[in-house]
Amino acid sequence: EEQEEDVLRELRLFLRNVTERLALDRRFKAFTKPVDIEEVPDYLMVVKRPMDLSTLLTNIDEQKYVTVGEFVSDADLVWQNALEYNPDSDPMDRHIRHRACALKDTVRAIIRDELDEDFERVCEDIKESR
Ligand SMILES: O=C(C1CCC1)N1C[C@@H]2C[C@H]3C[C@@H](O)[C@@H](O)[C@]2(C1)O3
Repeated sequence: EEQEEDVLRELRLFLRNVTERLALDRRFKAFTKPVDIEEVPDYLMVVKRPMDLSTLLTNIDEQKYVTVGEFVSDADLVWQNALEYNPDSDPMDRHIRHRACALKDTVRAIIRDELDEDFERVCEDIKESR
């Protein structure tokens, strides 16, 4: 339906805007590109579902997300993976975990402040109808 495609287009615009703002934040530089598997050969033994901000943008453009909730589930992988792969007490790991926690809190704050619950309900109704 035309109205449904209008809603999903608005969803993509919102999700691109959120993701681009995260990618511009200097705290989140390490999250902007996939972890380099050649640089970190054991990464896929630890992290089963890699995710990063550039891949979120590609997913948005490939129309992978029909609700904000589906997007947030993938966005959560970015900081969850960082906490999982960098658990040690050394300063580098602690620095990465601090930024991972900042990413978690920032995503939640943006969604709380900027997502209209009625809009998300319309997206969820479209998802259930498909
Ligand atoms: O988890 C990550 C990224 C940080 C947030 C995502 N990496 C795993 C490696 C461990 C640590 C130091 C470097 O070896 C660098 O390659 C990585 C990249 O950071």
